[in-house]
Amino acid sequence: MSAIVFDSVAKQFGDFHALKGVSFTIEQGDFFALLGPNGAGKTTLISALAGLSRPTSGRIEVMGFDVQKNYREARRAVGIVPQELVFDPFFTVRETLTFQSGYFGLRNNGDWIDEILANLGLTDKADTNMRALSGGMKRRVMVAQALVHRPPVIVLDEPTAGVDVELRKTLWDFIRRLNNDGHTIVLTTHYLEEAETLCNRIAMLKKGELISLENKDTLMSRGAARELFIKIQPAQLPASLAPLLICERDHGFELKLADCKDLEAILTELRNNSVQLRDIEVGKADLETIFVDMMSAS
Ligand SMILES: Nc1ncnc2c1ncn2[C@@H]1O[C@H](COP(=O)(O)OP(=O)(O)OP(=O)(O)O)[C@@H](O)[C@H]1O
Repeated sequence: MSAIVFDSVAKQFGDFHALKGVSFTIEQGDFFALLGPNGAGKTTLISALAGLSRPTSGRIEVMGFDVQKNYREARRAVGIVPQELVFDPFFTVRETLTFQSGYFGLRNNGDWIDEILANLGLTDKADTNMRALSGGMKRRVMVAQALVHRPPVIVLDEPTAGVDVELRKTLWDFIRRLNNDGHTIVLTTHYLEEAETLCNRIAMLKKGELISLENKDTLMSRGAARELFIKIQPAQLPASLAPLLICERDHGFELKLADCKDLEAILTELRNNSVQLRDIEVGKADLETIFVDMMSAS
């Protein structure tokens, strides 16, 4: 059984198609990244997954439960950390988490709440009113709230937007541990470095469509995603190599290397133009470069 199934999910707001029939699955145990530029439809997809908004057409399952037909079971199977900070200012952190447990019919959840608080660095804030917390602390509570019912699937919608380095580290250590314990993690983020370090599968959405879904290693090892940096004498790139130019930097040229075999052709081209090579570096592109490439190509 897959952790999540999106089957031809479409969402229209009036005439606007925010999701144009998106289909893919997320497997149990995945640490899954959902990437895409602003407005791609990530939050719309997550709201539909959470049962907070109804797709115009299509079907979503969480741990085998249909989000529409088996709303309660599907809702129990997932913990969602929303992008926005939503909280009642008059409750303390512990009260907030206890009420959330009650919402799922859980009593005597104190030990787990204590463990979550400790893991998110919130223990000494347990009795503080929500309104008195800093933005970063409130965000930690949003994460805690999503975890109170020990959901097998945890969805984090840009959890680290605007939070400090310390929280990111605390948060990721904890989420990694949950993933190692078997929880499925779905993450949307604009910090591609985070997705690159943490996730094993990466989906890219653009204008409501899925344009790529691959294992991270496959995505990262794509030949097209290599870069070559050269310093040459004279410092003039032969015209035949101009189409490969990514940018000029540090008195050298960064070129796109579609395939390692292209390296030979480039060196031959330099030799044929009597250009001397002064320095050379071949690097793997990071996820950010691949992302920008794919977004502009499709
Ligand atoms: N309630 C709504 N009414 C009308 N349009 C909406 C509504 N909700 C979302 N949209 C539109 O749908 C598109 C997708 O929005 P969504 O929030 O899902 O994008 P996103 O990928 O999460 O972007 P971001 O990275 O900025 O969070 C956007 O163009 C947005 O303006």
